[in-house]
Amino acid sequence: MKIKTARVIVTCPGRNFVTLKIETDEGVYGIGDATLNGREKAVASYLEDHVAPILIGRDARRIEDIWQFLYRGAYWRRGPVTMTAISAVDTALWDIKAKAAGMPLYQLLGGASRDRVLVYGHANGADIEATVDEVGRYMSLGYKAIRAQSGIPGVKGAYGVARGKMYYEPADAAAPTETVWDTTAYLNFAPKLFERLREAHGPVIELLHDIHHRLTPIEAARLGKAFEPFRLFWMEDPTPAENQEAFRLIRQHTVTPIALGEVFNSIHDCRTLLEEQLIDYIRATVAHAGGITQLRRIADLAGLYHVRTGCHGATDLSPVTMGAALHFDLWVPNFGIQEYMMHTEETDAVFPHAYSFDDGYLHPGEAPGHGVDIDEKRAAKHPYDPKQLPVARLTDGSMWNW
Ligand SMILES: O=C(O)[C@@H](O)[C@@H](O)[C@H](O)[C@H](O)CO
Ligand SMILES: [Mg+2]
Repeated sequence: MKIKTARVIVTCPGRNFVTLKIETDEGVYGIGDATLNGREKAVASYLEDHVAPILIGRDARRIEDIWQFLYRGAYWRRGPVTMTAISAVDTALWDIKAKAAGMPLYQLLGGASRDRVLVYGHANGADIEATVDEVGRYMSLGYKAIRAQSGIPGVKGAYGVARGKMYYEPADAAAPTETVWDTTAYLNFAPKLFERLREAHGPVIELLHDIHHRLTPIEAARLGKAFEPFRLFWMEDPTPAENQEAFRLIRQHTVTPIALGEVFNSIHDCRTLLEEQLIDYIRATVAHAGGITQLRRIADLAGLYHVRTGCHGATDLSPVTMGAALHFDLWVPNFGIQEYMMHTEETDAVFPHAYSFDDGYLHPGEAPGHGVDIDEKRAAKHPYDPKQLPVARLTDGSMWNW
């Protein structure tokens, strides 16, 4: 089964997505997500200019060999652009292999380890009471786990709060929107949000929170401690993770579980974190962490250290990633939770998919492959629209981590 064509499709049904479609000489095709929010064209070029020409004629069944060929063969290993491109190829090839076998991808991975996939939704509000109401609304929709983010008094453009729309879409302008970050205001505020959420919604609902890399390790340790009475499912990305050892300090001070890794693209990004049991959930996902091939290695390493998966699933990952991730989630033995932000109707129309939501859980469906397709005619109606992620500055004007 030889690769005949490898084409990149860039479309913007409300937000930008980059998709790789690989066709074989036997008529079976597969698709992979190559979206890197705010840097889409870099991956599109990497694939079109450097990867597609060297894929033609290769045996599509040799997924592992093609992964190694692209990883070792680039010489310049790792990095988000390279690894997103490799992820797209890998996802498309797994799609092809499962379609050729006439099986849903999870069967090929080893079969279902559970009946359905627990997901968490995103509730956010301009202030505490609006966030309390939003969490209540998600509960009434059946969600068992909910991420809560709130506007902070005196902080302009706090992370995770939608501007009047249902979906939080941070990449909102061709030049980055400048937001202001006030650590003191946040640290004083965040425990109050969770105290009020527990008071309003009781002890059972799982509550999650994303700090989005904003704190220093010692600040994160203090916040984790302050959160303890409110039993969070996790606090996410408390501090940037280039320095994996920094998490030792956070770990010494708090039992609030830690989730990390949506920006990771390599197993090496999380080796110390896993081996020293410095985190509880690993958020690497199919689109940015080397596809199914590397993600299952990361999950296996994590499993040795009681770390469970919590794949990234924001709307800047296309339905193709969501579909592939759900097959992975249904199989992976040390599954924890899956992030789920609904895509818009326009996006769902461009990417018809077999997965479905019911009562707080998702299921990938039984269609052969990963169960997600692309409607190229519809995709062509939505041209690329340049958008970048915001940046953050401290109150004195210094650049900070968005
Ligand atoms: O946990 C999350 O979903 C976020 O951290 C993401 O929405 C992140 O901000 C985006 O993926 C950035 O593109
Ligand atoms: Mg996050």
